[in-house]
Amino acid sequence: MTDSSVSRCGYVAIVGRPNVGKSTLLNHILGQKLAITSRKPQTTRHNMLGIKTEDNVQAIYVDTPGLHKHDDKALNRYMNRSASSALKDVDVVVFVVDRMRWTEEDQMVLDRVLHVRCPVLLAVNKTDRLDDKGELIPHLAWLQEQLPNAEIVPISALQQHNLDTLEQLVNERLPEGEHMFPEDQITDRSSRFLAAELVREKVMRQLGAELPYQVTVEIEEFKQEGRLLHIHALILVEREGQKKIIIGDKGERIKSIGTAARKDMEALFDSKVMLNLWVKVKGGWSDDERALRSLGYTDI
Ligand SMILES: Nc1nc2c(ncn2[C@@H]2O[C@H](COP(=O)(O)OP(=O)(O)OP(=O)(O)O)[C@@H](O)[C@H]2O)c(=O)[nH]1
Repeated sequence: MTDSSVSRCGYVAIVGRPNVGKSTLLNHILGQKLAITSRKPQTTRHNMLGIKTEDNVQAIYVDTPGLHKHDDKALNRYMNRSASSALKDVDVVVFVVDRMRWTEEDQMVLDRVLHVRCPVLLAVNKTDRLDDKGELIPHLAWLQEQLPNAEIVPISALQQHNLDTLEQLVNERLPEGEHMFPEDQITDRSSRFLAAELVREKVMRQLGAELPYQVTVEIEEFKQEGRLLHIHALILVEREGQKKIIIGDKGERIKSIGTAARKDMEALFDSKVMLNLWVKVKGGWSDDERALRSLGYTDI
């Protein structure tokens, strides 16, 4: 048990290859949808802090883009750098893997995690998908051999299974110290950023199979007027064909993306939202370092 009379505070990196469930895990730990998720790998592009303060413990989680092996494009290089830098200067690492599946990209993450000095927890996720839990046991033993110093915790982020145990283990490993953020702050990101990410999530979820992942979103207006929050968002794509896909037949697709994003925004901002979406072609942005910087991919 964590000694509740001692104040603890520290950074926790959530790392793993794309699509293992890092953002789902963060959202369930925080009890609030903050990080976007989708079935399409590489949904998360930026490091984002999710802050959880409970009693005397403040855990500052860093959700990272999944590390992946192709870094041929500027955007991919940016994502790999963000994920790697999160491993430096944290107090605990939560390495998320997908139950029985072990890939070359997991190996890449493992190679980095083996070099960290802080405690590592290995969260074996999606255990709800196992028909026979017994089949996991030899795999857990194999994982333990790969990371002898890590504590292994089987979880289901989606079904919220064993997350209390994981949190407890994280909290016990945080250093003693004063809290760095006010108790009611849950992220370091602005409301504009979160709004843009919600629109991007809906595009990825509704069109994941049809679109390459070169879609980004800019918020042009974010203004509270009385009880109504006005948000204008611009969806940037690489090609004319992608614009057509997003708009859809008679504008049906963009309408459905807008409805889904608005609902999540209303829950997150606790306000009625008027959302306007526009789609614009801006060729080559995902492989242009200057364009990436202008779109807020800062540490390039
Ligand atoms: N069955 C099951 N699915 C899960 C679980 N956790 C996450 N998922 C699903 O796995 C997919 C990927 O989840 P994300 O949370 O976006 O994964 P991520 O690791 O953040 O992905 P990147 O952004 O690509 O790095 C989504 O469809 C989730 O619903 C789980 O415990 N069980």
